Amino acid sequence: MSTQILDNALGGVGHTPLIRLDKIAQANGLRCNLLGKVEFMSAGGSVKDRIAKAMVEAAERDGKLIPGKSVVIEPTSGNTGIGLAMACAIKGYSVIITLPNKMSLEKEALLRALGAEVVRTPTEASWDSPDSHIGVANRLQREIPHGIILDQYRNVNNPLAHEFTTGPEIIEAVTSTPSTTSKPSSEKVDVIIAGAGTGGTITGLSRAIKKKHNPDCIVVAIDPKGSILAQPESLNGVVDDGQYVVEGIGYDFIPDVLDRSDVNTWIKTVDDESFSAVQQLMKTEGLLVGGSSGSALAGALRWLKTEEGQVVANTPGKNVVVLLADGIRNYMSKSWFLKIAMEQEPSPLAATITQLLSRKENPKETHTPEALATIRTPTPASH
Ligand SMILES: Cc1ncc(COP(=O)(O)O)c(C=O)c1O
Repeated sequence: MSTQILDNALGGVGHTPLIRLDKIAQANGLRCNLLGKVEFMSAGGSVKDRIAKAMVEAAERDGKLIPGKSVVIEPTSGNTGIGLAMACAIKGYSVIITLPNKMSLEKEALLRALGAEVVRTPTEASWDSPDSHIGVANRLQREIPHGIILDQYRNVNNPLAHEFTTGPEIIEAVTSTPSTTSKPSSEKVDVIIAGAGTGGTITGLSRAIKKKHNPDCIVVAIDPKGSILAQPESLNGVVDDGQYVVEGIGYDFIPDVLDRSDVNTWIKTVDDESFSAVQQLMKTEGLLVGGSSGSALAGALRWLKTEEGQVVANTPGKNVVVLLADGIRNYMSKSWFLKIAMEQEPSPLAATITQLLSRKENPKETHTPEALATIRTPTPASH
């Protein structure tokens, strides 16, 4: 986060904090440092702001965008669209976002508020169908004059944005925080864990860390059950209907920007564990994260409990970084969030409140002018 005057909101993209998840680590009996890279603090609210900015700026450098004329068209699960719509609002390009039906109303509303057109597409359409979000974007691009697809699935600036911003920020935070007796640190990124959608984040992070910082870093990618990104293939199992509620991670094809040779281990996650991890992040760490952040944490905790995780990562001083990709404000109307928020176990405090408020109030006691005066005029402190 900058303390200087920024030219526009794009200056607020990235530069997100790395925050200790000590309470979650303690509750799970971990001895390593569990750290969250909190991406909802980026200007557009997610990790995908970074690639949107990078792809637009690269296209401008290549002379591919003309202000007032170009129409940026992009198939996305929403967050790349929000980043693009933000950049294009600032720079003066029109935007059309094709968005599968399952993605939240909040994302559509934000896109529209930023001035984008939104076209919903059937979630169940396979990626290569003309009706999928990718198929519809291609059809629109062929017909619309000055239409351009920046294409996060193939654009090298997607992984590059993470190799040159997200990764270095994590390395900087870990190496500039010294080891102390109470908080020992290897001063290295020992493990990085992130969900995979296009795969740009995990690929770029892996390259930044392994090439320039710690070649022995273990890279763990998270893939929801129902998606086919994980390796070995046997992990993906038989895909029944392939549906999962969590947004932004998992696909039915392997995007070009996902380099699976950069990943050491894949963990498959299911919706329920993702959403209870979101609840844990909110209630114990005060972090207002979205569903895929829950998947990343749930996968991280599961991997840390494996034999490999115990041996290579769960020792004092090891730094295990979990990427928390977006925030809960994208999902406030989703039933899984309303369940977390509104259907909590009744707390002792709730019982006290009910008991207090059910007592018959004596209006004389509380509303006489004398009683009000004693409330408004505090007696001077005796010490
Ligand atoms: C909420 C969320 N989490 C995770 C991801 C995955 O990021 P990547 O596409 O870089 O793999 C995305 C991508 O859109 C996302 O929106």
